[in-house]
Amino acid sequence: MTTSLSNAYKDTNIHLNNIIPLDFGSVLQLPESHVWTDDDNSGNDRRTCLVRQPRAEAASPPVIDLWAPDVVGLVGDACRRWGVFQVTNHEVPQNLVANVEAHARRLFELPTDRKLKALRAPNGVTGYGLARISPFFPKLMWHEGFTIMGSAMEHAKLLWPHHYEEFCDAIDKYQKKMKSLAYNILLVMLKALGVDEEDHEKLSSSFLYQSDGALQLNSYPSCPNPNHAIGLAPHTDSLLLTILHQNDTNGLQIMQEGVGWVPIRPTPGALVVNIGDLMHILSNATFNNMCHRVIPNETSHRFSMAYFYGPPANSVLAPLPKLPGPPRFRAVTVKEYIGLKNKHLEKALSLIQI
Ligand SMILES: C=C1C[C@]23C[C@@]1(O)CC[C@H]2[C@@]12CCC[C@@](C)(C(=O)O1)[C@H]2[C@@H]3C(=O)O
Ligand SMILES: O=C(O)CCC(=O)C(=O)O
Ligand SMILES: [Fe+2]
Repeated sequence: MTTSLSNAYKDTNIHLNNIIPLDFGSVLQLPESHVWTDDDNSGNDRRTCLVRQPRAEAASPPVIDLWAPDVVGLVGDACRRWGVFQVTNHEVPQNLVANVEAHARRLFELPTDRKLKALRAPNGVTGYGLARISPFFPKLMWHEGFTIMGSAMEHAKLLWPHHYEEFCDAIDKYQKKMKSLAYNILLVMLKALGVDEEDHEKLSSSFLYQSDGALQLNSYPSCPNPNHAIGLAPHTDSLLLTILHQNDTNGLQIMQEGVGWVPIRPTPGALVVNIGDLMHILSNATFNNMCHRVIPNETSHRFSMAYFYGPPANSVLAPLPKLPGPPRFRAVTVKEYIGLKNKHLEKALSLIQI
């Protein structure tokens, strides 16, 4: 019997309800609560939040056509070298993506008191609020988010008592498309790790194929002093993989060891795919769970939609037995790992290292 992924996040009460996102529309000056200095980098020793000059001249992660004949090799190389790539030919209709983005805009444009009605419950997953990583940082982020795991109905009714259905329909359609795309990308990644079709049956980790997801709508309004603000602080995503749509406003950057912050520029029609901690574990640290952040800008409003894909909460994860070399991590359940991440953020992985 599997326990749904939402269960992994349920008992991880992260006390975010006493801090609520700012009413961004009404601020002309960056409030002290949102002014970051270089000291506000607690818990993130290998990266500096406030370093601003992205390495525009540096090489960029590849854009991969999912129908390319050598897709397995291309995806494998990108996962090892970068931990992130963009995909085209993904078969997610552009009008669906645009429709969900339009709904996200409508949601974040609502008056603050309306959004607060749909606040995420302290031990829940769905709802409006701050990023879950917020408690690890002394300053607040120039960001508001809305997370959906399963149905959005209950929360959407609080936002639009009479017109919630279009939002829910669009979200359901998008989640279905994302789930099937994530499954296909997972198969390609597993192939790149040497797991072939015959292995699927025997694979003790067949729970991988029962993975599910959560959708996070992100809003980063234009910011009066972007040099001292952070949209989303540096972090790695926890699950297997994330599929992200970004509007045409820059801001997403990845940390490349020895290089610095590298921008992931919006590519029309492409979706960004990145490796999360659980895939890093499964691949015995050969796939890079890259650290990323978002920086705001003075003139335009960034929106993104991130779909996080991971196995049921009670699944046991360990490096795939087929991989060469000794295992670098001990076995861990998804729920245990999320618990560690919620307590220790980036140090979670080192706690399960062998
Ligand atoms: C399924 C999820 C992944 C996520 C927590 C969440 O419940 C929904 C939000 C996700 C997010 C987005 C910002 C970074 C992150 C680490 C966080 O705090 O919330 C991720 C979470 C994650 O990857 O565990
Ligand atoms: O907005 C973005 O580009 C990044 C979002 C993100 O990293 C996340 O939601 O985990
Ligand atoms: Fe992320």
